[in-house]
Amino acid sequence: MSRHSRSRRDLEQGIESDFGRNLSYGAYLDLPTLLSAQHPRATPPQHDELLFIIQHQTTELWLRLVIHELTSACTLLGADDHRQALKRIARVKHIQASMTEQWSVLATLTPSEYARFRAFLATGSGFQSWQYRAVEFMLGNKNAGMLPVFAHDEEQHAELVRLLHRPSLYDEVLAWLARRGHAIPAEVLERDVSEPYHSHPGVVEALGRVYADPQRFWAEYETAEELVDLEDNFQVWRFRHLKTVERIIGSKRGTGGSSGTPFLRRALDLTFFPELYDVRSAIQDVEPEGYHGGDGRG
Ligand code: HEM
Ligand SMILES: N[C@@H](CC(=O)c1ccccc1NC=O)C(=O)O
Repeated sequence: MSRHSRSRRDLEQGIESDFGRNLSYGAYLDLPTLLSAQHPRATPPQHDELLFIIQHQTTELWLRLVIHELTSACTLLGADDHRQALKRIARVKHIQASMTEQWSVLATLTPSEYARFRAFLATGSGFQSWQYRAVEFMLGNKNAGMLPVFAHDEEQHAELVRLLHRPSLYDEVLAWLARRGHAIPAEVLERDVSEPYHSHPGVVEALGRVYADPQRFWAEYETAEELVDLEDNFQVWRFRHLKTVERIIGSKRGTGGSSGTPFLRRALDLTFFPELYDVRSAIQDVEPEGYHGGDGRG
């Protein structure tokens, strides 16, 4: 018989166990705080409320990291370090994938189970997620109308006002393109960044030149496509939220006071980076060699 048992792993000599003085796992991560922050409210207690709380808390933790990475991406772009900025964006894309995948856990909550504790949420709603709104602002979906929801918390409100008036990731990319010699119109570069961004034909033209010659403008082309990935991922998250909400509350109104799914559906029409989509329609299809016109019907 082998000396090594397959039923029990022997511990090694060096394994630390004196955490009276040494830093432990739980102390480093402040797990006592993290794991004492779940406070179900339903009476009598409902088994599924813990799932609901943890789904939101994990999302908020990931949003915290997204804000950290996007803040850094903006600073790096401002310093013309697009390579490092793209590293940040690559990480955000993986976080988004994880956040989107996580909807399947909440989708195990049936309408009957949710109905047993929904009333205890009162007027609470994800609409009041400060970090979610911060990410939307950082990506460029500026909307001062979102601020009153945060008026009860001076610090959060002030931070959102600050982000509203700061250039978004897209503003930083457009300024970076201009510094690299691309013809970004001055009125775009000097715009009031607290206002919603609208597509500008001059930016579509500038991007058209990038997309017409990716080899020549590889850095610009790659950066642009990374932004499209970010927006695509964001929309998939919104879509999965909408579909999860549909299967759990149907066409009920939201606890935040909105119409519910019609309100959420309208967010799917939004775009952070309008010209990156407009440019796609402007790209000429390449004709096959030896092609002499015709309507394609032979
Ligand atoms: C049972 C699960 C859920 C239901 C039924 C639900 C329902 C809704 C509804 C109806 C709204 C519209 C605002 C309102 O009137 O309340 C909303 C907004 C929102 N929810 Fe949820 N939600 C659920 C889970 C989540 C989770 C897990 C998150 C993650 C943090 C989340 C984040 C948000 C955000 C960020 C908004 C604002 C969206 C926007 O402004 O477009 N929701 N939710
Ligand atoms: N708006 C949801 C309630 C809800 O989902 C919620 C309530 C409190 C804290 C976070 C929530 N999540 C997302 O909106 C509803 O209408 O059922």
